[in-house]
Amino acid sequence: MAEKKTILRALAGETLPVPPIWMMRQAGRYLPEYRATRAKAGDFLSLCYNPELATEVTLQPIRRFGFDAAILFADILLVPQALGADLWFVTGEGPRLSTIRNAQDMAQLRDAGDVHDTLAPIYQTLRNLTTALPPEVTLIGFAGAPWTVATYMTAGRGTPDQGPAHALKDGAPEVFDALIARLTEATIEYLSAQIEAGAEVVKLFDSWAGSLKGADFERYAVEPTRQIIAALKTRHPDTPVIAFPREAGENYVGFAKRTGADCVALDNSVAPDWAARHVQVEGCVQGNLASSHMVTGGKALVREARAIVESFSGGPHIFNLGHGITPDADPANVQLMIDTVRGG
Ligand SMILES: Cc1c2[nH]c(c1CCC(=O)O)Cc1[nH]c(c(CCC(=O)O)c1C)Cc1[nH]c(c(CCC(=O)O)c1C)Cc1[nH]c(c(C)c1CCC(=O)O)C2
Repeated sequence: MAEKKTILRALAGETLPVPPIWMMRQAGRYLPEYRATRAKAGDFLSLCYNPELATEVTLQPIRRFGFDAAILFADILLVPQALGADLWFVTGEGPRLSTIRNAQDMAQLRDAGDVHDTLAPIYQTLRNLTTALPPEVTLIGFAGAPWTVATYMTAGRGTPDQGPAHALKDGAPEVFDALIARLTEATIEYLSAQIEAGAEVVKLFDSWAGSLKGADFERYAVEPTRQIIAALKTRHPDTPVIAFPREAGENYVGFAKRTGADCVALDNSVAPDWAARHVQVEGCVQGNLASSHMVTGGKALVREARAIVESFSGGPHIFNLGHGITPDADPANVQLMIDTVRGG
């Protein structure tokens, strides 16, 4: 049998001499070949639901850079759409959705078990990738964590402070809790189906976890993640889970233990040496170079990438950015990051 893939070794707790590397949003607008395929698809959602073209854009950064992992091309907001919400993207602005504000809105949503019809093309993309990817590359599936997806469903768009989600959570907790419960169940369904279609690892994006404090963090970031991971581990005990409670700060400490995650992804607001002492002691970590270095490049990129590798060299580590790469990034800086991590 071929040697186990590097990402899977790190996720199993192995300390590797060179950390495996991939990048959030590695298939994206900073790549000319992505922009060309997206133009062919027409728009972003058509690209997500077209298995042939979604497979193509997932492969593009693997061909160009030889990353150790490929992440499924899709979006966290496909789950609300599969539950019956309207979803569209306004060019240059971002997503728009129909909103959930009360029990009547909740009653319009489909059951969690009914998401698969809408999401079937996503599973087909994963099946395509299981044969299209080079054998050493790990295939990562993903979903949004319930809190983060709920912030978009309550506001109908992205918000700087997640105000509408906090308002519903505090003003009509029974409605908000029902929404979180529905999303938790739907996410279990969705990720199980992704694993059955070929995802070897799954990642939960909780991009707005940082706006939850104290007991709210426990209730809406830790608990849904714990439930999702527990259910996935029952059905698919060998599939590792990466959790990304972005900007959790001090709440990164103990997050893996409390949720059962095999790896915690770190944003770039936490210092690597601090995270090595307080988070990596509990298992694999992923991260955490500021994505701005993909725009600015140069000596600062090299210095910072080396410092991250060095800080995490005593334990299991997957190199990544602290957040998704931005459209204004230069692909040459991505290559410089990879060369620095792999070449010292
Ligand atoms: C909050 C969130 C979303 N989507 C996602 C998150 C969580 C991670 C994060 O915080 O970035 C996650 C996501 N979105 C996308 C992926 C694909 C896999 C990857 O390459 O990482 C993943 C994992 C593709 C995408 N999702 C989106 C794009 C850009 C769409 C385009 O081509 O125009 C891509 C490649 C669009 C998107 N999708 C979303 C927003 C707010 C936007 C608009 C912002 C923007 O335009 O960059 C919702």
